[in-house]
Amino acid sequence: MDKLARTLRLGCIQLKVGANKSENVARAINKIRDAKMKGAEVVSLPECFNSPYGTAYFNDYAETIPGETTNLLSQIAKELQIILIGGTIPERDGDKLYNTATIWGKSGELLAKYRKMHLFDIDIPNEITFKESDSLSAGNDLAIINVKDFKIGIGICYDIRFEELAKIYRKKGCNVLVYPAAFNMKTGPLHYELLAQSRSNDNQLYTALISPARDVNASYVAWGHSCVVDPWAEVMYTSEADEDVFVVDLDLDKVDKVRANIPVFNQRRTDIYETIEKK
Ligand SMILES: NC(=O)CC(=O)C(=O)O
Repeated sequence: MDKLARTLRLGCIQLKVGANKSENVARAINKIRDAKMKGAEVVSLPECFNSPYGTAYFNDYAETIPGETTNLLSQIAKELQIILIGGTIPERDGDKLYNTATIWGKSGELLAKYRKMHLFDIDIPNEITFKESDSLSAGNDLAIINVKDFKIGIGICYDIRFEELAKIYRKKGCNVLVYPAAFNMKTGPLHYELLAQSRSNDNQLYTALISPARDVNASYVAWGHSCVVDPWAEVMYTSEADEDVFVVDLDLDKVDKVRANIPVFNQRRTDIYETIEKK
């Protein structure tokens, strides 16, 4: 067994994002360099890293893929010889807009593209109302990237609330889930880490959530607190609200151990679930 292939350094960038697109992208590139300096092999940016997060902004900031922002992501992945999970950007495809993550390989090639599958439509009166579906369309496809012996499944923010998606990734062999994810000041405090721990615990894998840094003057104030949770559901690292670049070591021995100790995936009563649900 190649032990080196079974460990991976994941770098996460909690990025300050403002109204100026080219400044956001330049800042992201600098932070990707920092993550590489810290030893990261795979680096992830947050949700909506080149644009403020909000339905009022998506159309103005949207780009095709490939386009201005993603060409720079491709270049930096190649220059630094890393795998880059390029957070998300508003993507324009024909007359539709998507909230889209692109993943770049060491030759600057596009490894995968993932469009947010579950749109963030919520209404908590007097607290927060947000309707992504006012301007965005939903994606329908998975994205899995293979790095060394790791299989990384990609979701975006609200997607983490849907355990079905995480379970499909686990069934397809994933041992890491990465969600660029901008929660807010209402849902973040209780749900952010809890959901990361839930998906890790359900599926016995690593879960990473990567947020923009908090900007109290923005129309949507992100919770921050990017985090990585291990397969035992233990929180390995949590950022505070401000900008942060951190690296965590992932180890497949840890995944195997938890899956062997508590083998829930072999103990499911799939023979009866459908029948009892219909009763
Ligand atoms: N912004 C999101 O997509 C999700 C979120 O903030 C939440 O689920 O809460």
